[in-house]
Amino acid sequence: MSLLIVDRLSKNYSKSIRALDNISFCSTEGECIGIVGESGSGKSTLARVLLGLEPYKEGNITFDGKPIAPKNRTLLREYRKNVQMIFQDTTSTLNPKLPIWKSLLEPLSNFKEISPSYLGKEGSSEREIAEVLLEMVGLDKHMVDRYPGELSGGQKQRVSIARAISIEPSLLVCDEPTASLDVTVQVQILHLLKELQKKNNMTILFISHDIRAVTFLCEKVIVLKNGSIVDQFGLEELYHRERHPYTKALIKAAEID
Ligand SMILES: Nc1ncnc2c1ncn2[C@@H]1O[C@H](COP(=O)(O)OP(=O)(O)OP(=O)(O)O)[C@@H](O)[C@H]1O
Repeated sequence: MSLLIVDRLSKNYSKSIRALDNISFCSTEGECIGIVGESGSGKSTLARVLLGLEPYKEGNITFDGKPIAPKNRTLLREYRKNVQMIFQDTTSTLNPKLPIWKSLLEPLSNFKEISPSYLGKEGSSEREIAEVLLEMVGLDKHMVDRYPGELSGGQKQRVSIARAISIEPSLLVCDEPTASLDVTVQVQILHLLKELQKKNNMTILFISHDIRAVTFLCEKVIVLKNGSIVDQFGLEELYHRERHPYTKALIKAAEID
């Protein structure tokens, strides 16, 4: 059964700016979908709409059979228990004044009713929970007392990932999570996401301008151009002749052909 269904979604910022135009796709549980496109193609708008951060007037989005309705606070809160996000810019997502352990625990303190499976039956202290989370993303547990400014870009992104998976979401939306990292660190983060996705059976929506990253991680690829889907295919069809010329150009530019 489909977990996320996006049906004829369109969004205008003004009469002349149509950021999304008639977008339709769906994803099943545990699937990793890549959304690739150049700057201005509508990727971040799509991410924000899917997270319920921005309203939309045209089309429908349902998650697990229920509509994503930004104005309905009850529905939105229920949805947010199942969806988490990771962004490119960790400096704006991790509060520089908070030690890492406090940032890590934000989602769990918002949703106290969630009891994650990675914790034992006996009560753990907040610090112990943070340590477990750090270890889940390959960081030393002693980092709990550090501040974001004392971590590298890759370490900060790992902390963001740990925080996102803390409530064991069924959907993780990643908006350019590797864009500001060195190439070797990018690869490590992609490997980490792949490992966590398999382990937790999460659906990942991976948004990137980098078709290499998308094809490494995702089994389904959606190509966005000027707010429209111009191509949509399974990874095994990447080199098929019927690929859209724009997809072919992205592949050529990335030199993965
Ligand atoms: N808040 C906004 N108000 C008005 N126009 C916007 C707003 N946000 C985005 N846009 C416009 O919508 C279109 C899609 O932008 P969006 O940021 O979604 O693209 P993107 O693919 O994520 O680009 P980038 O990779 O550069 O962030 C662009 O034409 C952009 O200028």
